[in-house]
Amino acid sequence: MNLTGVGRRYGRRRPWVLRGVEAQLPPGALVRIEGGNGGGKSTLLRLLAGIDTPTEGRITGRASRVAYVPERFPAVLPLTALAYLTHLGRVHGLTGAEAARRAADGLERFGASAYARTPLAELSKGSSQKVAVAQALLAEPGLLVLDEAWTGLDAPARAELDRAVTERTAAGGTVVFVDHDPARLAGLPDARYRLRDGSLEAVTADAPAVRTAVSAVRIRAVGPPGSVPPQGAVAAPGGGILLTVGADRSDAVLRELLTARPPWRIRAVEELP
Ligand SMILES: Nc1ncnc2c1ncn2[C@@H]1O[C@H](COP(=O)(O)OP(=O)(O)OP(=O)(O)O)[C@@H](O)[C@H]1O
Repeated sequence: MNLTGVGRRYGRRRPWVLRGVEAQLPPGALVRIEGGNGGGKSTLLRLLAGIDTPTEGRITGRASRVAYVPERFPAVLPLTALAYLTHLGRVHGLTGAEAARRAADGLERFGASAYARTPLAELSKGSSQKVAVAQALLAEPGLLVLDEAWTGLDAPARAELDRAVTERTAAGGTVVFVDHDPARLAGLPDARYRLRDGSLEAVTADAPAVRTAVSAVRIRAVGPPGSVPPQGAVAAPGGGILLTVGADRSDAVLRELLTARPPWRIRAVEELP
């Protein structure tokens, strides 16, 4: 997906929120967008998702299946959570039975089965956010756009969303996200961009030139109770494990830890020369 000279302003006399934005977001990439309050992060995510259009410039190569989770899910339809997700599954071309099965699975995955028969309008913020996330994953999107999507989720649902992100990128999808927590998805290899004065700058700490100098990666992680530490792990001072792996294997090892059920928590990832 490519952004070329993308600009957006909300009215001809209004200031530019974004201007001259250039970016290439390859398949399988995890992309973090940072920036100050009101800097245009949500605006950029809406443009990426295709629910808003640039005032100037263009966005090309967007995946055919796109899913978007806003910070606040506008649950206005007169449907229950299950009926809503089943309906969306059918919109995506699933049979009724398959759509109902995936809808129920999605609710269960995020710990919201108890609310399957609750009308959307009666769901709490956290529960409706679970429905929003479940709907985004229904169609196995090639582009997943998450705007503070973790906000309001409980800890198990947040971990499940981390896992879903890992699965999406592993399947070749692009995931673009904004989150106020700098530790969100820490440890996963990502491309970071920062919005400053309306333009998008790559954050260079992750630039390939730096990465090629890394020969090994030390991972500090804490496993769920009763979990078996990966081979080669040693006890970390203060709890958890330390595991040093070759740089070429680090992505796979991190993915394995994050997608374990229940998942490991990644506390730190240190690149070793
Ligand atoms: N639909 C809209 N109509 C008019 N102005 C808008 C609209 N959406 C956003 N803006 C303005 O564009 C600017 C950027 O807003 P945006 O929500 O994209 O920033 P943000 O970086 O996501 O902010 P925050 O961190 O506070 O969520 C703000 O000045 C905001 O008031």
